Amino acid sequence: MIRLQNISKTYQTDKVETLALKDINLHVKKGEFLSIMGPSGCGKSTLLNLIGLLDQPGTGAISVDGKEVKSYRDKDVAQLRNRTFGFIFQSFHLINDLHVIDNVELPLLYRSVPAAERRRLAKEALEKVGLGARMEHYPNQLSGGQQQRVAIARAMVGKPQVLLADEPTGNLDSQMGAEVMDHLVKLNQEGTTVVMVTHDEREAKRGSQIIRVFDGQLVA
Ligand SMILES: Nc1ncnc2c1ncn2[C@@H]1O[C@H](COP(=O)(O)OP(=O)(O)OP(=O)(O)O)[C@@H](O)[C@H]1O
Repeated sequence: MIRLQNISKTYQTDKVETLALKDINLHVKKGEFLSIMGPSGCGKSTLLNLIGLLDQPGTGAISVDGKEVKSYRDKDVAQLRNRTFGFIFQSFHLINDLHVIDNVELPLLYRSVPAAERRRLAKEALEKVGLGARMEHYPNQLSGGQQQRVAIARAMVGKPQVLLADEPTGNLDSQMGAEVMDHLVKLNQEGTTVVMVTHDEREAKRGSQIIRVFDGQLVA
């Protein structure tokens, strides 16, 4: 469903040019759980950001469901991104001044979903990750694992086809990390495509396919 063809990406700063990805070809298939591994700085996050249309490649083409992303207007790319992807990050990225339930409702605000419907969907998403009783808490009143489960609920509330996770257990101890992994596996079994960056071989093996990046290139 998402195809990257001959993708390269260079970051240009004042003094240095970094070739972060070189000639990447990758097909993310519907329903799979793809784990991306590789050493620090090899280009994993860059790759995930390109898959999720958060960034544009220098050269090459990205297509979603057979249609090349370059042919969309900026506004339509944003809509395609919001409709297709949910994101979770190592450091949760929750807003600490907002209640848990309001954090989860946020993606629906951008889609102009009416208030009552937003609340219903956010409640349902929180119940699914076992946090129905924590809706009126603030994120910093929860454990790290619970905060990441809130982030999963927020990523899933708009029912995206693909969940992109950048080291989702990187800030968690092993037990909390295992709980978060269980949720990702369950979502995948229910039909969500998952693409996850991880440093942990055991976690990577819970997916259906592992790809390895080295120096900006796919090696396996
Ligand atoms: N915004 C940026 N500007 C300049 N260089 C960047 C930028 N983002 C990433 N890079 C460089 O691109 C290369 C790939 O970075 P990336 O974050 O994709 O690696 P990574 O494999 O995810 O690393 P880590 O495992 O440490 O998070 C690195 O050399 C990094 O320094």
